Amino acid sequence: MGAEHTGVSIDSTVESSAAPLLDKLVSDRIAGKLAAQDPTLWGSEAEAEAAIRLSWTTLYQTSRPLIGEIEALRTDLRSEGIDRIVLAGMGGSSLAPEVITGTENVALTVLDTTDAGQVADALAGDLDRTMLVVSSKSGTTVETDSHRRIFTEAFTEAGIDAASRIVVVTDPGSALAELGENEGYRKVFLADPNVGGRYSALTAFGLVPAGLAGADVARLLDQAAGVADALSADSADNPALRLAAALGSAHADGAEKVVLADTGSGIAGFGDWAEQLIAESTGKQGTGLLPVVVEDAGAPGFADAGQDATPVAIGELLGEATIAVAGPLGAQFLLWETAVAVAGRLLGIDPFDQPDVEAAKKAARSLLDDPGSLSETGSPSAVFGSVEVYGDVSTSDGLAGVLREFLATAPEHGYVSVQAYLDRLDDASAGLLRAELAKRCRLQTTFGWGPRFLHSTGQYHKGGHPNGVFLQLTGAVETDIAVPDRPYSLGTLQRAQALGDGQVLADNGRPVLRLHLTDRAAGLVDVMRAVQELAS
Ligand SMILES: O=P(O)(O)OC[C@H]1O[C@](O)(CO)[C@@H](O)[C@@H]1O
Repeated sequence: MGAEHTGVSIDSTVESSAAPLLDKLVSDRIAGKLAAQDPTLWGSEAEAEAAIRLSWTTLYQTSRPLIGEIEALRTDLRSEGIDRIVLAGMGGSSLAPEVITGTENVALTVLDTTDAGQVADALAGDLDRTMLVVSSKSGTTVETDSHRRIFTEAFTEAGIDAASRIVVVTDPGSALAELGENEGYRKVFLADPNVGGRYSALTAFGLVPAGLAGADVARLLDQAAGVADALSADSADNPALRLAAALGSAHADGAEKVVLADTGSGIAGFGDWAEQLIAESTGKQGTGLLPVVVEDAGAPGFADAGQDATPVAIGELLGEATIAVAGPLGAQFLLWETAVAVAGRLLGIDPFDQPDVEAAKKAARSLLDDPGSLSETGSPSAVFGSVEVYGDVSTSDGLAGVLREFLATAPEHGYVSVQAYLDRLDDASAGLLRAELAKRCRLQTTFGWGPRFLHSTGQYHKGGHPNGVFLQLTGAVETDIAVPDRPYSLGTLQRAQALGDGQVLADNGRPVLRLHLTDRAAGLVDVMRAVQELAS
């Protein structure tokens, strides 16, 4: 049962079924090899990528020199009255700092959206006190580049020297690194290029924005250091091996969904970070682990998890949870990274690539190149109040009938993915749809904000087990924002991303239904009512 490891503990009720896999991981000395950064662990096809992706195992040491740099900059900024940090970054370039600052209750405005309303709200904050952190490993991510352009313009219009208000985090040699130097941005932090985005929590990507916002990032490294020996031990007590073996054996038995609920971990929003790590690392070649982040241990999907799902508690082993992982955030980062890398070996995939993410980006780009294709949406198949329906409709039973028909396309033990290309603050009520829908359709149901999820679960949707159905929500844009020196606005980009991903999903044979809210607030009420009409 439970075993304590310098601050982390794993409790499990499925030890016996995971035992054969755990024994094999121990006898194959996988933990020691991973700690030695052996790139051969995932087979010959993955070796070249793995050879440049394993530096995360020692970040608790190698990131130490960053701490002083971050603290010095934070002190300077505070002395200049700059204490509001806005972070522009997608996926691995913002999920960790959001969890770190949320856990410490430190304010950080995260921009991982193309919603014009949400960006307008961030722009409406006090620019005099604002520093924008532009984080992008590749330096080319369109959302992040758009935010940089929009904020540069806003600073300039407010009479503020924009270059002095931008800090960059990127990989050495990226176009953003060069731009940062050429434009004279306040500081350019170069991250370790041998760490992929979703493993970068303890690199400059996680530490710089969180530290500038005021989080104690040295403590995170201490927490990770505290668990490092336990994670590299070729022992049946190794918590990462135990977690990997439990998830791997559950997957082999048909439970490819991992339902994550917080049960008093003291960490804010850990599931959102773990979601990218699990989905983007494993969801490929028609296999993988689908993370389903739920509200709490009593939520539908967790409390009533079926044979296709493993309910995992972050915190205490409560309710229906079969595994519980407890420990401080820095330790949990390293534990989950290790466990997912090992699970990748058990699943026979390369946990360090994301082969299907590019398809959605490409589809969005070609829609942007042909703006006509975006304005001609065609007529909706049906309209109910403030909701336009785009997709196959043959029922005359109202919006509830449309949803019923759509949900019937899901296979047994499939899943429903709700994808809201909306404002995750002002349209937050959309998030309530997950539990309401899950309760009624009795399928595992995920919820993601677009385009944020495209850099997270988006990989699994296209590359993982092909049993998902996809409900897109898009909304009217009241006041759009032009992206300076680009032929598109945020509204156009958001639309291109929704339609582009929808197209790729459909091309992959996945059922897609899009509900467009012509009035967002009223439309969300209409959709919720229709969901509640579905028999439970
Ligand atoms: O840091 P970047 O290069 O902007 O990428 C952001 C995110 O986009 C992805 O590449 C997926 O699109 C993630 O893996 C990554 O975390």
